[in-house]
Amino acid sequence: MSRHFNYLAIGAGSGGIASANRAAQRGAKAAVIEAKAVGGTCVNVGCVPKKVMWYGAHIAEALKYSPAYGFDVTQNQFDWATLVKNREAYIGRIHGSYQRGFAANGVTLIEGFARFVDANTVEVNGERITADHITIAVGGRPTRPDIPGSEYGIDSDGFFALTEQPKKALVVGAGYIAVEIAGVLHALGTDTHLLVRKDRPLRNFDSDITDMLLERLAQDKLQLHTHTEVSRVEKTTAGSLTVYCSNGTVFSNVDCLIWAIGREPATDAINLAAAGVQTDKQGFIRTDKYQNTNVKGIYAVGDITGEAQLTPVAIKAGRMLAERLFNPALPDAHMDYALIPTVVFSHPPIGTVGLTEAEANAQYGEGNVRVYRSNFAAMYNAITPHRALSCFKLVCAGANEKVVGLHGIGEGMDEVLQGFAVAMKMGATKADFDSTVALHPTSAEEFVTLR
Ligand SMILES: Cc1cc2nc3c(=O)[nH]c(=O)nc-3n(C[C@H](O)[C@H](O)[C@H](O)COP(=O)(O)OP(=O)(O)OC[C@H]3O[C@@H](n4cnc5c(N)ncnc54)[C@H](O)[C@@H]3O)c2cc1C
Ligand SMILES: NC(=O)c1ccc[n+]([C@@H]2O[C@H](COP(=O)([O-])OP(=O)(O)OC[C@H]3O[C@@H](n4cnc5c(N)ncnc54)[C@H](O)[C@@H]3O)[C@@H](O)[C@H]2O)c1
Repeated sequence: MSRHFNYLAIGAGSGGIASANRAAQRGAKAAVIEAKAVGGTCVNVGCVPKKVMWYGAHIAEALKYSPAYGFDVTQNQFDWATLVKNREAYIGRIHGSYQRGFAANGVTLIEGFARFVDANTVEVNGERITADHITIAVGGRPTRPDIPGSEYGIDSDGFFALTEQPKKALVVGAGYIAVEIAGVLHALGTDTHLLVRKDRPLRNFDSDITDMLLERLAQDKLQLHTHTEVSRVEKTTAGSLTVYCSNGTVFSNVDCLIWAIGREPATDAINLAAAGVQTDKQGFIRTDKYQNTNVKGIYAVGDITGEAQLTPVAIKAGRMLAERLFNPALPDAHMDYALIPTVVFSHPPIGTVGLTEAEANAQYGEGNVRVYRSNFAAMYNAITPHRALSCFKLVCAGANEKVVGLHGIGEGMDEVLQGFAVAMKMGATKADFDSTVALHPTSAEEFVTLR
């Protein structure tokens, strides 16, 4: 058996789905191959379940603030299983909407694991499928450390598979996933420890923002262990874990150890050699700005390219590629990787777009950079005994003070960021920000009233 398509995406995650749908909308006979669940990392073990858990944590925080707002709430218990059940039902509904989208657009979904046979052919479940254009959108998987006992830990996929709330959790890592998972567990009542190898998590973020993150973590009593690297893990006969660190720290009675130390590309098993597609040393498929690989007719989008590993980036790169291939009106369509906004769903969330202060100083020279910053107490918790500070910051460059970086940590920052990212994409200056009337009372107004 064999089938032929104009466009074939390997992997039905953010990038593969978006590109196949757009290709079909532009008249191509399109298909997408998926080995696991439709929606990929984002929908099944990433953004979506993470954000649901974050909302759960948000409600726990609101309950903490509720007495100051006059509520006399008796909280009997938090049922992890209920949250997980409702989260998974929601994900099930998203699967359904993807299936309906494929049907409406005429995209064929092929279930199975794809391997290249040659540059135009892949094999799935014994069937050979050929295509004029093939996009590799296979994403990545969590990395595990190569230390004794690492198998006793779980990763972010395992976190979303937990059916019971851990009592004592160690989260290892300093990136987005570590900060987000540790924050959720802590807010929901798990005895949570975040272990980082250096002096702080999110070290490539603007240091004023991470300073405030450290302050908020300390205020919330999330136990951060800096300069702490796990060297060995043992399992006791009772089933709990003992975690040994190279600085001598030992954690005992741990019932959940979570590795959040990065993600690696899933290119090793798809027989890239048969197609002649090259990877870098880590296995990422580097592309040009049009998502072209080194082989004509084979493209790569999303996490597998090693570019900003975010769902909207995979989606946009996929859609732009499909436009370029199948829309004669857009022969130059490509993803613009400049000024990508991103949010870390910490507590409170962090939002960032553009250059950090340090990056701006390096790029423009210190004398050409001006920074505006506000540390303020948001009204939401200012009336409670849990008064806490937010930090919003603008990094401006040049004589006209073009806004080249915008960073914030504070309640609502996740929703605040998008509109400001539009302004920056349009080249807004500090004067443009100042000429905009503030929205009061909000946290966002800080950005247009900075002195
Ligand atoms: C815990 C976590 C939280 C995250 N939170 C956010 C967030 O809040 N915001 C955000 O923007 N991003 C977030 N991300 C990142 C986001 O999920 C990824 O950037 C995005 O999913 C990448 O999309 P993709 O299409 O490149 O790959 P994926 O979504 O990983 O999809 C790849 C698909 O390919 C399939 N596949 C692999 N090999 C084959 C094969 N040989 N044959 C067939 N199918 C195959 C896989 O099963 C998978 O379904 C998060 C990631 C994680 C892990
Ligand atoms: N909110 C979001 O948009 C969001 C959320 C989650 C993930 N993501 C995406 O997924 C990507 C992967 O996230 P991530 O957090 O897994 O990776 P990451 O690359 O952001 O962070 C991994 C961290 O682990 C540390 N580390 C590496 N090896 C270690 C070891 N042996 N011991 C201790 N620490 C170690 C690294 O120093 C690094 O700080 C992110 O870069 C991001 O693009 C986005």
